[in-house]
Amino acid sequence: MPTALVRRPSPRLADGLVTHIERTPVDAELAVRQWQQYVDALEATGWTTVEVPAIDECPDGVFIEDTMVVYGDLAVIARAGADERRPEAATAEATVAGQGYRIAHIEEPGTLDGGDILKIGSIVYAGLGGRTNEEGIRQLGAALQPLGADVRAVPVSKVLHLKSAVTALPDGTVIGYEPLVDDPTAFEAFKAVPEESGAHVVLLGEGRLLMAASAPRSVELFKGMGYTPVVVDIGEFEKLEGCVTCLSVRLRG
Ligand SMILES: NC(=O)NCCC[C@H](N)C(=O)O
Repeated sequence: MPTALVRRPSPRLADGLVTHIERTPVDAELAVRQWQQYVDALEATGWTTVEVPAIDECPDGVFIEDTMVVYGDLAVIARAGADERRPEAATAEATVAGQGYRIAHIEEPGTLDGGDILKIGSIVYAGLGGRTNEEGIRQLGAALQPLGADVRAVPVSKVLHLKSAVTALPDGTVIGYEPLVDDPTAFEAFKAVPEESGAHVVLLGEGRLLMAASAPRSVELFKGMGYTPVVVDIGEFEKLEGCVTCLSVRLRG
């Protein structure tokens, strides 16, 4: 049974970092309800969720995906590109170790956020941008290369993370909203979607795609391709540049 790590939002969520968009007020209570619906959607599609202990002093702690990169039986614990987010990693590390994963670390001066890492089979795209630096990508490559991964750096300058710009469909096609993708030719296959958040899918298995309610035209596009979107409203997290991918770490076993 696949497992997803999640972390409950902090009551201080509204103080989370905002970099590429304008800050708008966040309703922390609505966010908790949206988070619960996100967790329910994972569980309804056969995922077991495991909660990483809450870290209320870190407003962005709910964006758990950024704390690590999981590949095979190895969890590479990230060193956040934003200083404020560094304390988030320790409890995430303990939880993933408790799930039986081996542990490696990105070390200073490397920085890396899990949101910058897009895995497609053995190809691992790493976004080089505001949060992840060359040394972080080099260390990730060294950690994953023995497992057969091919880590490739790609530029990210228009959005927070690589996976804010692109994710991939089950067949490996990279999807993105073109105005926000630095270099669509960096990917072996690329398909444009009509909305920014339409570029964000979590592969739930059996052709199901977890997607944000803010991307109705992309939902229709993927339905027309034979996929089954599972739609959740994550509007309060989108105000902090979060997306469906960053609210969980998927452990596919
Ligand atoms: N992987 C992700 O897309 N994470 C979103 C992180 C948002 C948070 N406000 C941040 O700026 O770090």
